Amino acid sequence: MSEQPPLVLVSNRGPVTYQEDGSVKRGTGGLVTALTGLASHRDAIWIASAMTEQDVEVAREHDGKPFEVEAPEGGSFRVKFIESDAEAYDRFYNIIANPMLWFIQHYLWDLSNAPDIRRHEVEAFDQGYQVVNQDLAQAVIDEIDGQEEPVVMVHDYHFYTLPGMVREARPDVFLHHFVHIPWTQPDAWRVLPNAIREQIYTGLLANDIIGFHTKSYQRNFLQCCRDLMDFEVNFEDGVVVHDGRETWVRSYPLPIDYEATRNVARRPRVREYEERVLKRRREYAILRVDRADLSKNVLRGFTAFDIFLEQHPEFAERITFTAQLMPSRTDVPEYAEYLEKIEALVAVVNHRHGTPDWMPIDLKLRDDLDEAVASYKHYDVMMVNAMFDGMNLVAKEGPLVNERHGVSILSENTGAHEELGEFAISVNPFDVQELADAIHSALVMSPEARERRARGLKEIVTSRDPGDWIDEQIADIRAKAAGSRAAS
Ligand SMILES: O=P(O)(O)OC[C@H]1O[C@H](O[C@H]2O[C@H](CO)[C@@H](O)[C@H](O)[C@H]2O)[C@H](O)[C@@H](O)[C@@H]1O
Repeated sequence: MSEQPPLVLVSNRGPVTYQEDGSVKRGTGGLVTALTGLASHRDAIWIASAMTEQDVEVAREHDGKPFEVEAPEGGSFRVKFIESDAEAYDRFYNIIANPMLWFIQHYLWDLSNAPDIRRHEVEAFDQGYQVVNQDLAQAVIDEIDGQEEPVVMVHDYHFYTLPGMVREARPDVFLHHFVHIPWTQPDAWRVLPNAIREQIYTGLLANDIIGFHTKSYQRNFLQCCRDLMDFEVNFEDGVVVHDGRETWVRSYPLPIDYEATRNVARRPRVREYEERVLKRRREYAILRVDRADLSKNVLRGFTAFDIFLEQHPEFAERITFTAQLMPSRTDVPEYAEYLEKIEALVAVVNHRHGTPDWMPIDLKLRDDLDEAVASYKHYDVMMVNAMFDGMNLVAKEGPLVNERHGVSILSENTGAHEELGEFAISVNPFDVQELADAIHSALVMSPEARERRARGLKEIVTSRDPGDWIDEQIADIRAKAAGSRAAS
């Protein structure tokens, strides 16, 4: 294997997306943040779905070939946008990936009220999920054509069956798959028809290595392979044997690109936002920044704030809870309804506690990184109360740039908790009284304790960067590839 293997990255969302007015915007969500760091540390080509009509136009302009693009926030990428049939893509994204797989992997599937799995879903898997996986698999196969010992890194739940398709065409490829979301325990997967389950697990086990953010997701995956699929599993070494091949199952917690985030914090536009934040500021500021996703548990966060205001009237008019939420996956009915519920609850809480000069919750429904970073700098309390969350990068970005020794309230069910829990106030995200108490504890914490915790969080966040993350994975790729060569 050469010193710097040419990296082929595959993810559904690319680093940029094109807007109606022709402008380029950074792709939303933690995965893009993660891969942006990765792509800037290694020579890489990023294969992604053309997600908007404008992306499709750009893909056609380039005839499905790679092109260079400058991201507005800096950094340039070699991107290959892949256009899939619109109906197939809709089934892939809006029926299978979100909500089906996303819901299973965040324990959001409501068994008492779950949709029956009927031909509609099975067809969506065969004629949607599989079609898009095949389209991107073909793009990978074309890209690595003629390359010796190519390395392909596939990302996330959108592409569980792609590895099997690439492996069939190129048995010599090294396939590494990183799953950015939780891996749930075996019973959560039992809602899927056996045929779909089998295609997902056998597709994934065409990989050489599968990576997760935490040891507990890694363990859950191994358990699923044994209990659901009856595959041979070595828990101690983290190895699954299937079809005569070994797949290593590992954990690599994702760090943030802390230098890049600090640079964002210095931008003039962030400073402009900061002036507004400071002008509007009351004595205390609570902040949350999330995609408007059911897994983020936004409603319970506001309910807890409601309880807190009820139980601590001394904070009335002295505090604002700013929630910056990016609308997400709005073609999935559950997400559209969720946004409505959020707005309705904010109206109730503001009506119940607000006064003519004070609006307790300031809800901002928009995707603006600069505005979020400006708010990061000045919070006293940051709330990350996700029900379940793969990692949650906000939990790392906030403490990095915060200038007030702000306190983090952190759900014990986020991947970030495995690293940051010691210096945060840990909460059970379902217990709204505990969350209300956590808000109070954070606000009355001594300056010394705030400083100690803030320093601890910053140290952990700056101890590794995406370069280290990718190096850890490349080291395993090399070790496994060397082992396979020696065995053959
Ligand atoms: O592409 P979308 O459908 O708009 O969704 C955005 C992304 O959401 C998820 O992000 C995850 O990745 C983060 C980085 O590893 C992690 O911190 C977070 O906990 C995950 O939820 C999803 O995994 C991505 O594929 C989406 O692009």
